[in-house]
Amino acid sequence: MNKLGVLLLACTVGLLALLAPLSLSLYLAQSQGREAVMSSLHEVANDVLERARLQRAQINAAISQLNQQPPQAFCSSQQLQDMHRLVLGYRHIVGMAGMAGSTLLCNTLQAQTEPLALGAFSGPDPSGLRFWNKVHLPGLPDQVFAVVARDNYAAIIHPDFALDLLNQQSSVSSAFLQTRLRSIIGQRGVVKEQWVQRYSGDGKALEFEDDGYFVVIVPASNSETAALAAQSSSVVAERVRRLALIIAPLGLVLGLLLAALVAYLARRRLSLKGELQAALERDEFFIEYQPIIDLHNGRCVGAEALARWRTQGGKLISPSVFIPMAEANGLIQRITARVMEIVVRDAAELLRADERLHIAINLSSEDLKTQDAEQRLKKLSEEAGMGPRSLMVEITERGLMDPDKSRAVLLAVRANGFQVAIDDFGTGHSSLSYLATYELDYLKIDKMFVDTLGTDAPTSLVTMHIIELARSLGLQMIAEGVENPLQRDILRKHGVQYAQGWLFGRPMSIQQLREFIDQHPGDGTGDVAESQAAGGFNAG
Ligand SMILES: Nc1nc2c(ncn2[C@@H]2O[C@@H]3COP(=O)(O)O[C@H]4[C@@H](O)[C@H](n5cnc6c(=O)[nH]c(N)nc65)O[C@@H]4COP(=O)(O)O[C@H]3[C@H]2O)c(=O)[nH]1
Repeated sequence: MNKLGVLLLACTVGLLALLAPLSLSLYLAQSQGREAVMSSLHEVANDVLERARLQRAQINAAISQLNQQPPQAFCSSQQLQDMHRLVLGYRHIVGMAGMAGSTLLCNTLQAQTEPLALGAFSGPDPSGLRFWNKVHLPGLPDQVFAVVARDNYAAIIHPDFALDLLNQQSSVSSAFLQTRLRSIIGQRGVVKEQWVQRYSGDGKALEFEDDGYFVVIVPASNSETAALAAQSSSVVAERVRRLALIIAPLGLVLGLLLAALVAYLARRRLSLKGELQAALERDEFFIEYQPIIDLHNGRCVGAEALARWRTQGGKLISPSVFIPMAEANGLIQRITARVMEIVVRDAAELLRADERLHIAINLSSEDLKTQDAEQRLKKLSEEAGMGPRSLMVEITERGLMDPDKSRAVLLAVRANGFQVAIDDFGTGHSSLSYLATYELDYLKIDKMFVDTLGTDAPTSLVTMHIIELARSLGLQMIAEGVENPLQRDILRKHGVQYAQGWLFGRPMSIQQLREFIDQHPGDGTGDVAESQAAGGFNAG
């Protein structure tokens, strides 16, 4: 990705990081606010129903008591006195009355001189109660009552009793409804007719938003009544606003932090690429060579060239870091070219002197997309007067991702007489079938598999399969990362020809390699003196 691309990406990610937490938290605040309001409205409606249920239970009990009293003159002063005493025992009843159908004949709240026709009633409910709302008793003009009758008696109650909830917030309206008639029996606060009309009477609770209010209607289970509770949605809006005031700065800080992180990473990425470019220009790369040993006679047959980068400040950067970076930034071909030049400069004399020696150079996937690397290798080796067998190329499975191009390049490499090894085999996704379609000379057994030798790890069997596979394809084998004599012995026993690893020698300078080669001419016994090569990148 180029500089502009990285900057644009950083800005976009930064902006997203800024907006995402903010909008998400606002959305959550909104939906949680709505849920919280609806649930508190359900609570209010259920409280109303509970109070109404209690009140009806008291009315039924009071009327039953009157029915059970010994016969006496109806509406006599004795009976009114008895009724009065009864009222004192029921907190939710303000008075009792004697009835004849829909006519109130006497009551305990006043000395009634004439019968009072109450008119049409609602009910009866399942317990036989009939209801009259908004009843005015003569002599008590300022008060409105509800009358609830059964048989020849009635209780006089405050219609709003069920609505007088303890701890009710003033912003919550409530109403007690007659569902069949869709009428309001009593109400507190704003209750709109249209809300009552929306209730279908199907016995299910209903919640909705209307005209700037959240509304909940909950029916009573055993009567034709329901409770309604409502609250202005501005309360939720206020809650969301307050939450937003807390969350917005947090989202802003989080977003800025994320944006700063993105900017930092982008800058680093840009600067690492720049540094890599400058390193090529300043010639900060050098090579270390890791000896490769013939397992049957201990002779050093050559080495693998491993690139090293020492920065201007003297810091050594691992190829595991800068090779992928170079691959990602289109610089790997320049690095490969540089490695080839250094190898030829370092080792031409050595290789010319002993044609049995070879140096292996790693190619990356980009190097297999064009003929450049192959041409350069040919030109450099010819100019240096080296035989082609002095150089070998190592390719990884990843390098073969574009099979048509890589196959053509590798054919050309081999046609020039260079040898080809497949590296890191078994660590990718390739299979036996694809391996057979390439012309190869060596298979390098990855350290990952060598590590399992002599252990109980199930993958040690895989190592044996890889050895079998190489043998069946007629490939020679080089085991990587051999660290102990047991691994060496097992490999040798299974016919692996070559090995490299810390057991024999760590990556070293060309001078050290020359000495190493002199010290390992091969004595025919196959026993290799374990070496602790001084220095080297991996020497620690
Ligand atoms: N623990 C342990 N490690 C051992 C042992 N023997 C060898 N090694 C390390 O294993 C790596 C072997 O190289 P590789 O598989 O080609 O893996 C190489 C290769 O894929 C890549 N690389 C190095 N130089 C070049 C280059 O010039 N071009 C390209 N394209 N890739 C390179 O970087 C990778 C890492 O290289 P290094 O860090 O030098 O690490 C090297 C080597 O130092 C051992 O006994 N024990």
